[in-house]
Amino acid sequence: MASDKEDGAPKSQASGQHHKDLSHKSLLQSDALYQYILETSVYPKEHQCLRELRDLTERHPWNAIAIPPDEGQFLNMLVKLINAKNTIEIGVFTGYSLLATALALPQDGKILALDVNRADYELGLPVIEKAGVAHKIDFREGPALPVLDQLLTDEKNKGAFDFIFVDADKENYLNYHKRTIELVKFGGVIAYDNTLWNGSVADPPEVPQLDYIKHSRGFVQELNKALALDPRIEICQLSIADGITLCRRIT
Ligand SMILES: C[S@@+](CC[C@H](N)C(=O)[O-])C[C@H]1O[C@@H](n2cnc3c(N)ncnc32)[C@H](O)[C@@H]1O
Repeated sequence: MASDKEDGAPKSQASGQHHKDLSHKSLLQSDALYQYILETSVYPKEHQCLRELRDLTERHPWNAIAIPPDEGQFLNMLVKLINAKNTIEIGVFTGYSLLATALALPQDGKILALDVNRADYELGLPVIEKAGVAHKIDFREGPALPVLDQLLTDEKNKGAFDFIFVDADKENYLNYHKRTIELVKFGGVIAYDNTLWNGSVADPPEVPQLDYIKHSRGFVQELNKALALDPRIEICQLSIADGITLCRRIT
């Protein structure tokens, strides 16, 4: 590590460069440090079926949109720490975050899993079945917003959920928040994924961005501002993976 330092700061920071050349999603300062975390603390504890699902997802052309395994480990721990039982996931893809959550729930725990694409969910489903947790999952194919609206027409669903994980279309994050805040119980947690959006949220406008990053950057920035001003929640911005914002409902 000493050779990477200059006046106490990594060379690339000292020269004002950004860290966009790393091969992983994390905002950590080096690939080596991220590998260290994975190899020391994540892979040895990763459930065999999560590992299998990760390997299977690797072959998907969009594999990079799945949450990374350190985030899966975090979600699994969080769900256990808050004793979540009734949950929602918005944005399933092949199911890595879904399986990490399902494994953490009690036998009678539930996940309402929403995604526009059933085919990707069905790719991972055999592994979820093998893990013995498919009975906890109620998958609904289609846009998530109408499903959330439908839930809200029934008073018994208001405040009925312990945990909601949002990892879908960034354009709708604020629309999701309008609904999730009513669905989560007092003291319950909503987790928004990708709230640092490849680090781009802090970039000045003139910094060139990949098209998909540019497309959603403003929506993520708006979400971050809105969450910070929302008196109904306490928040915690975590800088693991691509950034996760935890919101704990207080009123
Ligand atoms: C980042 S991926 C989810 C990754 C997943 N959490 C994992 O761990 O692998 C985003 C998912 O959101 C889904 N999606 C996009 N727009 C959506 C919408 N309006 N409603 C529901 N799902 C949507 C996409 O089909 C995609 O599978």
